[in-house]
Amino acid sequence: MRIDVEDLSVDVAGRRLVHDLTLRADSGGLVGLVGPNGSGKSTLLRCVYRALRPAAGAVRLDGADLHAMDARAGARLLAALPQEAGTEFDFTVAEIVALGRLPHQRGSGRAGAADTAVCERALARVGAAHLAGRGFLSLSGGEKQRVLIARALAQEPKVLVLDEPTNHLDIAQQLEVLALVRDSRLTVLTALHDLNLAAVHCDALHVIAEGRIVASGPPYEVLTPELLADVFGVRAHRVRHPVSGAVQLLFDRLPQPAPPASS
Ligand SMILES: Nc1ncnc2c1ncn2[C@@H]1O[C@H](COP(=O)(O)OP(=O)(O)OP(=O)(O)O)[C@@H](O)[C@H]1O
Repeated sequence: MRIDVEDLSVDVAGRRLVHDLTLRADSGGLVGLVGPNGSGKSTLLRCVYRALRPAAGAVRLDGADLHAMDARAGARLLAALPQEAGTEFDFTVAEIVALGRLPHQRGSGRAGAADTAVCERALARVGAAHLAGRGFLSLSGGEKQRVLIARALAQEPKVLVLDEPTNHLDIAQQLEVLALVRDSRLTVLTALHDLNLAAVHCDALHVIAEGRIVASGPPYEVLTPELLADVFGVRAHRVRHPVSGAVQLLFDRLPQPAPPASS
């Protein structure tokens, strides 16, 4: 299923945070959003997963306006992993993942054996089957993140919207989660802070600064030293991974202007 974000503007608290932004994620594609802190990535994603309404423009799934769909229909197509997602209540892990089945349940809303099987498979896919009986609040940050990804998978959506899915994960789990997201074959739109992870895993990147896209395209065409200096204020060096041959980015601070000489 294709995602089209068309001329989207988003206002929060009377301030325009996303300006006239257009991007596309093709069916089965993994599209990354990168940009400095506060550039508007989460605001854009919140509008895509319908926590915010557009001030102008639209988000379309295979051409259909997502904000015009009823909540249940939308939730059968799109699952989200918000930043700092969670709950105040100490549900068990199995109960949290079962919430992913709600859009598929009619009538009494009671989960059947088929729903339970979907949830168990989703937990197994993220390597968290052993956590099913644990209280969600007792989990580590990384364990919580995996359970929330399982909830999104249990929703059996066509599209995944992820805001920093590798937050709280150790390096092995970061690679694992991105491989899992890739293997899901869903259309994925994700914000990522780690530019090397983004470059290796995404088909295309959009760089966002001050609520606008400033560069788009295949990762290594986009992440030039000039752009990284301009947008992130860092000096970037491209090196080759000694085993895979993939381009890797190394960073240091841009040379700082010398302080004025004291008299
Ligand atoms: N509810 C709000 N009220 C006021 N300002 C907000 C609100 N939500 C976001 N902002 C501001 O909008 C800007 C964009 O925030 P957003 O969270 O979208 O950025 P981001 O690119 O996701 O940042 P990060 O990489 O730090 O997660 C920031 O300056 C933020 O402080």
